[in-house]
Amino acid sequence: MTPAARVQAAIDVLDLVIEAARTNGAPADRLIADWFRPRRFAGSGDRRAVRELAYRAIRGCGEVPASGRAAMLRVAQDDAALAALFDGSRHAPEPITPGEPVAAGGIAPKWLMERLAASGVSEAEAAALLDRAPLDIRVNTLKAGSLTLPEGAERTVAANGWRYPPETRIEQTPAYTTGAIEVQDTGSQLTCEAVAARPGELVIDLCAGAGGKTLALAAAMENRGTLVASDADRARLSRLTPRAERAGATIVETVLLDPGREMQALGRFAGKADAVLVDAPCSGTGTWRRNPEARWRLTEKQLARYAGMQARLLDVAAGLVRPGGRLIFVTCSLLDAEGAGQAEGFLQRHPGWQSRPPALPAGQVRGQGLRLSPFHDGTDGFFVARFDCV
Ligand SMILES: C[S@@+](CC[C@H](N)C(=O)[O-])C[C@H]1O[C@@H](n2cnc3c(N)ncnc32)[C@H](O)[C@@H]1O
Repeated sequence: MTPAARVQAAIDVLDLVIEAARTNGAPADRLIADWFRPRRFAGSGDRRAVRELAYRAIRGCGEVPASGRAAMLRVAQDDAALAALFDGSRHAPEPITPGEPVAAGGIAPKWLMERLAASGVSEAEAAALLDRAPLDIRVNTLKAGSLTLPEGAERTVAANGWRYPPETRIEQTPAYTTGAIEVQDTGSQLTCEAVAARPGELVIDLCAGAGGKTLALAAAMENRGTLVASDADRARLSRLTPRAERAGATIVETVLLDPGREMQALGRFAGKADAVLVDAPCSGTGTWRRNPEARWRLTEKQLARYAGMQARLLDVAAGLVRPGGRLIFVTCSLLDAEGAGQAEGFLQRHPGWQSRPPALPAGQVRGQGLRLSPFHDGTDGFFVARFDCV
């Protein structure tokens, strides 16, 4: 593809991303992959270039742009070489006409910027949510025997964490294919460390999804004890089993939950767990580095729904913890409604519990918990709190 054709391709892709943001359709990553599937003529360089252009435009527009072209014109405003590619030649975008609509720049929709500011997130901190994420890995201590790490890694503050540049292709390396390393953001690794899971314990990962955190907990437990991984999404949970096999995690028991009736499947663990991790469904404001178009999709109503779910799941989790045990609450959000506010609410509803903010090598105190952010910590954004059942 010519450079100009790549720009038009990015515009076409952006139109799909914008439409999906309005109709709750597929995420940008999937749309881009689907767009290229029938276009065999496009090589890997084309794909990379189109993807980068599309993401540059997505990152640059705080509000949902009117069209892919308007979003790309926003990028072209500050990039003369890009603007010159709007030349109307074959497969290229039409020339720019004077007064043509250009999408507004910005970090996030106005209402979200207000909610972030009210949550103590400065504009610079909000802007860093749109940085490009590095590639973090966790060495899987269950499998790391004679591990040779692929070159280019730097240590992170996580106990078994290393960092590579974003473009590193780790998936083809023997370290990855043998399960000796897992791709996991440093912030995510730290939230697992906050659980302080120990060998021999009964630990429940209530919202385990496909097991990103479950595998780290299994390693911390040295494959001794019981690790229950539950979730209400059958498809996600089904991906956990092969991942656990690859990682050599043998203590994981998966439990599919019926939303609203979680205790039906988990009743046998009531009041028995040493630790319960609630990695709750949330708005994902802390993961915009990976899917920046998510900020175009979120509504105040959805945010309120997530907050309601989080409070309910915290209450479910409280019923699973034994006296003396601990509950760890995590969201990948910087909004207080899904962080400090939830922690306050929990302590008010459960007077017998004590807050004990986790001692982590990163993060800033926020209310009764800790907040990790790309700006301060170079991680995805997270809120993590720990409550002890006294
Ligand atoms: C933030 S994601 C979990 C990510 C996962 N822990 C990881 O590290 O990869 C939140 C999860 O909560 C799950 N969920 C939603 N409602 C639930 C419920 N009522 N009970 C348990 N899990 C639920 C979602 O299916 C989703 O997988």
